[in-house]
Amino acid sequence: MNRGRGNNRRDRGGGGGGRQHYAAKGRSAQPTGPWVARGVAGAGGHLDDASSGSGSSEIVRRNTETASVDDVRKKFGDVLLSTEYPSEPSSESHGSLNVPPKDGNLKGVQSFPKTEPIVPCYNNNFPSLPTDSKLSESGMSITSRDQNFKNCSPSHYIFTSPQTVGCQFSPEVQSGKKTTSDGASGETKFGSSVSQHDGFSFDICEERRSSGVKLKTPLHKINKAKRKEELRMQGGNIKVFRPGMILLKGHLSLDEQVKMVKSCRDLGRGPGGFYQPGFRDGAKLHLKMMCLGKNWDPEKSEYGDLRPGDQTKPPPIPDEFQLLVKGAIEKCHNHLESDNKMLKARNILPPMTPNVCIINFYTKMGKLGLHKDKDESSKSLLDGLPVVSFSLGDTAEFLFGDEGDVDKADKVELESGDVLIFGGKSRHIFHAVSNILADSAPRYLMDETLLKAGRLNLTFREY
Ligand SMILES: O=C(O)CCC(=O)C(=O)O
Ligand SMILES: [Fe+2]
Repeated sequence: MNRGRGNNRRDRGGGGGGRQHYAAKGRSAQPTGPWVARGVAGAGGHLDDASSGSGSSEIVRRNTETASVDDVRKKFGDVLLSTEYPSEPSSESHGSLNVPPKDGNLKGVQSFPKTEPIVPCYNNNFPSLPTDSKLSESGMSITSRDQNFKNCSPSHYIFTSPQTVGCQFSPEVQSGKKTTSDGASGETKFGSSVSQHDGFSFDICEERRSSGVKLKTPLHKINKAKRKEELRMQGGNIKVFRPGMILLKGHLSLDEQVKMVKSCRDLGRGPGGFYQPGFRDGAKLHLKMMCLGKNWDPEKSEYGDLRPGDQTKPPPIPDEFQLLVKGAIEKCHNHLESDNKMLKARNILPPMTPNVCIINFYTKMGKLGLHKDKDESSKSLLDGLPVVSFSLGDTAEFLFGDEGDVDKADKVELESGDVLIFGGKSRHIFHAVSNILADSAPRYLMDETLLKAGRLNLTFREY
């Protein structure tokens, strides 16, 4: 863990491409509210340890007076509201993400924490959401990658060790036998000469419930969670931060969150599933990542059809995810139209059909340095096609601004179920995850999914 590295700058893609990351210059922990606080520092540049089918009728039922306290407790218990979060940022910060590369070699050390034996293929079904997606096939089609990659430059946030190129597996994994156990420290490394076989990815959920004593959720927390859900059902809170940057607060119901986590878990344990990238300088990234639709290669800051380390093809984006993205964008458009009839909502926030999704899993020590998302096609970037970001699990402190300086960034808390969209004029904002607030995930979500402590983030884009 690197602390207080200050001004190191990580360039995830200097020049035309890449996500550029900038280190924190310090820290001023003054969260002033759940949404935005001005001038927050401490976006440590490292990553560490890391539909519309609403399910709402069930919630209506659960919200009625006749619902038993236990029912309500199960669903809404211990959903912490933003005011209840521990607001002190972690003492860990400014770390390895910002370590500049020591040499020009892009070397891949990507490792898998060892997991329990798992299902050897990904499940792309999203069982409980509507499956009648009307989304066109073309939305899933992938543009040829060549013409736009010329703008991409070498990488930024995932730097790896000089000793290896690509990915490396343990002998057991290479031999196809297994690599399991010790989720905490155990890891499996990629090697360029081997390919990933089914079933050895990181599991974002616990295999089984812990046998510890479960504390009852206090009533005031249940009530707050209920109020939050009621607000969501009335249309939720919509916050426009700047043209094209919109936060749909509490957009996803708890049931939708559960389904999304379960889908990510299934996808993440299969081929192309979660893995742990590394730094070029040998430091380890404590973030688990996987892609859908197309692979984003953090070493080269470019998209491709296969993951270079193990030649796996990312699973397709499930229809149900597509519907969720569509629904979120539509909600923004409706809001913008009602807000300002004179301006065309679609000009402010261009519509987008994702063919790429990057899924990050952060543990409570996770961070993501200040960067811009710049690896999508020139057309996509030029048109300002939005990034649609879903947050699940623990709350994140998210920084954003016009400059690569965390001291000048604004901060917003992204809670489980929030959807943040930045497109149009806001497509090129700097952004970062400066902190993960431990134990802030809804209890119901954790109980239903056994999600490991931490935060799951899905960013959808159209390449
Ligand atoms: O985790 C987040 O909220 C942001 C993720 C992000 O910026 C990225 O993956 O490029
Ligand atoms: Fe990003």
